[in-house]
Amino acid sequence: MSSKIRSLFQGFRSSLDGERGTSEAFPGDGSSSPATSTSTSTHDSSPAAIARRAPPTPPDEKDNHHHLKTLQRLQKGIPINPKNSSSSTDGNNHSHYEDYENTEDMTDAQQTEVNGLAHSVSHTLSLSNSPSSTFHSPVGSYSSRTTLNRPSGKQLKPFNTQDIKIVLLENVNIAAREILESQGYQIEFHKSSLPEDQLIEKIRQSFKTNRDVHVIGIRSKTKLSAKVLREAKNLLVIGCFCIGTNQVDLEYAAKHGISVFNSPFSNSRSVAELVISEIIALARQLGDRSMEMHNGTWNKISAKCWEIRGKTLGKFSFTPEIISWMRPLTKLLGIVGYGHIGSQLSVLGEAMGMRVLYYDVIPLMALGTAKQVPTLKDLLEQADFVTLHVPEIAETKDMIGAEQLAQMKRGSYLINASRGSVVNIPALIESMRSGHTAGAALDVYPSEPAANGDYFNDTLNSWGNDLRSLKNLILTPHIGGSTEVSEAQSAIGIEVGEALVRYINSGSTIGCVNMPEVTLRSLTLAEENHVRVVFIHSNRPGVLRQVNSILGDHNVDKQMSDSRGDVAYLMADISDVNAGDIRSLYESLEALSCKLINRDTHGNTLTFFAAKIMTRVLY
Ligand SMILES: NC(=O)C1=CN([C@@H]2O[C@H](COP(=O)(O)OP(=O)(O)OC[C@H]3O[C@@H](n4cnc5c(N)ncnc54)[C@H](O)[C@@H]3O)[C@@H](O)[C@H]2O)C=CC1
Ligand SMILES: O=C(O)CCC(=O)C(=O)O
Repeated sequence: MSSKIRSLFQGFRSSLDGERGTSEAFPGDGSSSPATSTSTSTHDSSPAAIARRAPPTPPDEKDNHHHLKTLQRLQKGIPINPKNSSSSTDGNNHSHYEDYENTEDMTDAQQTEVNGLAHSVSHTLSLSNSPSSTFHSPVGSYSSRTTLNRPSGKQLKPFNTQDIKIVLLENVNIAAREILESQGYQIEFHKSSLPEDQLIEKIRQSFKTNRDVHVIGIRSKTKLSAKVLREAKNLLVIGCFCIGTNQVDLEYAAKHGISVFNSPFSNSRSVAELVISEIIALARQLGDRSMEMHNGTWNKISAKCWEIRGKTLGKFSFTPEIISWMRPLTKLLGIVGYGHIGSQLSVLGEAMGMRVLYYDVIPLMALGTAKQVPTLKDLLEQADFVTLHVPEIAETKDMIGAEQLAQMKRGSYLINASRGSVVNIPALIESMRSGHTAGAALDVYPSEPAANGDYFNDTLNSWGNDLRSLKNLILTPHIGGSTEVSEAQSAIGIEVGEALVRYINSGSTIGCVNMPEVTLRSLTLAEENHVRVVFIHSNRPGVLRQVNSILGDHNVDKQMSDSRGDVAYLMADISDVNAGDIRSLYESLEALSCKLINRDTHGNTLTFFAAKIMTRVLY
């Protein structure tokens, strides 16, 4: 971002501050850092500046993003080319706005324009045509953005965190970065993923402070294990800019008050389309023919090449009896996991004349004339193409191994664009070598490189070279969800970016994958001496009574609490809170981590610790 534009941002923000008035910042809880600067931010994070800083924008104020764009446009003539104007000042190996996946030809300014368009279009869309509960659109999704878009809420700021500091890995789309930057958050951007040890080191050194990272944004490759999360002592929230969340230790995160958000269906269509293309490519051995031509060989053959709709009916009209006799000859698509991606695929497959069967662990309404089968074996025995769209969980590990491959029809095809752990690759290699499996397409692998380069060999996975030698095997580098501007990646950037802002600024966990979903309507500007308390705690008897005895010194205007397993999440808006009360409120709630004594129904004394997991007071 050019310095001119940046000063425009700051001018805009201080004009908002002027409207709201400013107040003294409270010192943090020890988790906050001294003034820092990052390669990507010139924000002054001194306590005084923080008191004056950009008011965080709640969901209903998110159009700041657009205001900023408008301001930028008002300044036409100012070159908008962050690529030229940003520079890395801290010697870290990250870059600001460089080399986006699939955007080699596009400048950030161009992306910004198109993303802005996508953003506004997304407000008008309601995309979930759910046939099942898995389609429930989280509030962070397209359809709900409009419902949260209420005007003029009070802009809250956190008491216990200084400037929000964000580490983004894996080339997260510019749309997300714009949303987060427009809040005044500090962003450290990295193009690739990092292995565990380097990630720990990065967290230790981020923002040149000690573990002062409040938000980590990743895609599918970065493993946020308990070991890594333990290092990120001040982490509030994780954004998975993808569908899968298997790369995060969700349970550890929840138990430590770290919320995790993802984008449940922004790239589903992209995956479904890739799979459709692979079905045809496998049926026609396109990969091999293309490879041969690249090597100078003309090899015009039709043996074992098929139309995917099966037998051609030609120009003749047939009686229904004959059509029903021919129906079994139609190619059968077997979908394992009939969620967002699987069901999209069902519609596309049928539109191309395939019959569709699906297997899922829950009964789900069939789209079109697709049919659910009761067991995986039923599906494997009938399908010509088996395609996998299940999450990575313990039950799906090696879901397709030697036994399942043997159950598949001879001459059938396997497609995996879910997670690498779902297919036992050595078994697939055997099945393909024996000719039982006629072809396969793999987009995902048990171990994937952290960055682009010459990494697909035996170093990461022992069978890399074996795979490369197989015929009619399409290998792609986890690109199922990788489509460009205004499609998957920017939609994901907007969706997860907005969910993070909503969580940081207003505490709403709607769309969160590891916490109960809790939200309250915004505080209004008129509610001056109101604060919002977010208290994440152990789901144990007695905790709420303790919390409410603290909140009860004020007027509790509204409150919502819910639990998920061992963790409970409480949000409360309380009034009659003087500026001087905020600190003691915060400290009293924090102190609930101390011994808590309660009595069970038999009058026995119960003692437990660590009721409090995380306290946030937003004011
Ligand atoms: N290759 C790529 O770039 C991408 C890969 N993915 C992967 O695709 C997976 C599926 O994505 P969505 O369709 O959006 O997920 P989803 O959650 O909408 O659907 C998953 C379906 O699998 C079913 N399921 C779970 N366990 C099962 C089992 N043992 N057997 C049969 N069915 C089972 C669920 O009931 C659900 O209906 C994601 O978890 C992710 O890992 C997602 C996006 C991009
Ligand atoms: O491209 C990506 O970032 C990962 C896509 C993916 O696998 C997912 O969304 O789960």
